[in-house]
Amino acid sequence: MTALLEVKNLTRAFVGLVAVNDVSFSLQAGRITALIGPNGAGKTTCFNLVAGALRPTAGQVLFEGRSLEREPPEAVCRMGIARTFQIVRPMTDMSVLENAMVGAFSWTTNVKEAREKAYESLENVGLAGKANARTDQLTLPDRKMLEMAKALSTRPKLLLLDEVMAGLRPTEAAGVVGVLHRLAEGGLTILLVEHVMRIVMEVASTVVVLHHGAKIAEGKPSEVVANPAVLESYLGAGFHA
Ligand SMILES: Nc1ncnc2c1ncn2[C@@H]1O[C@H](COP(=O)(O)OP(=O)(O)OP(=O)(O)O)[C@@H](O)[C@H]1O
Repeated sequence: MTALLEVKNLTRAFVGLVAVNDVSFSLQAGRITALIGPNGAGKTTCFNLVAGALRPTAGQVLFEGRSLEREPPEAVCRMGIARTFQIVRPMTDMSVLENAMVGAFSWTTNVKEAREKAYESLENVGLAGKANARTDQLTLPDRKMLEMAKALSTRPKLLLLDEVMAGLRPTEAAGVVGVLHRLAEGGLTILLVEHVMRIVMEVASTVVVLHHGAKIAEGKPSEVVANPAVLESYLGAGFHA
């Protein structure tokens, strides 16, 4: 199976703390992988290293075999990696469609082309019917979908999603899970940071677990939730399954 992204011995130290410590994993093309772990485990730092927002202290990130850990975020985006942020901030003086077009301007200056791509991205997340709406009229789930459409407009091969389900009701989260499955069926590779285990079980084919910056487990969701080291990391020392 082809690995689209390979993270090799990735390490990031801050003063007095190693936030990501010698972590290695790979992402298979067209699969959904979840990065999980208790608070402070190093998930966001790992994410930022892959997205080019942080430089590693050591280790490598290879995307389609090309080293990207020294590339700036805009170059990483042009290589085919897009991300969403946990806090959604649409531009409120622009329509939904215009917001989604912003992503397309990373690869084209042609407004018609950008509009077409943005509309397609909105269709992919089920938001095309609200293309002309103002963003302040959107519900939270719709704002999350717009964030995803913006990322899709950059034409990514890999989509990084940071807690995209946070704050959503179970029925709303189920809608997002459906969108993610459709995108993966279309060939998109997805890496998501997610706290809610039930969602991880539904959406991911592989789970990577971090604890105190180190990878403590990797495997299918059903394997990972039964792993004693994972249970202990979430529930504290002394827990026995
Ligand atoms: N810029 C920074 N400077 C110093 N320490 C940092 C910095 N960024 C993160 N850390 C520390 O690195 C560790 C890992 O943080 P990180 O945000 O990656 O964890 P996380 O798994 O995403 O946590 P959460 O689930 O709470 O968002 C934490 O102890 C955090 O305080």
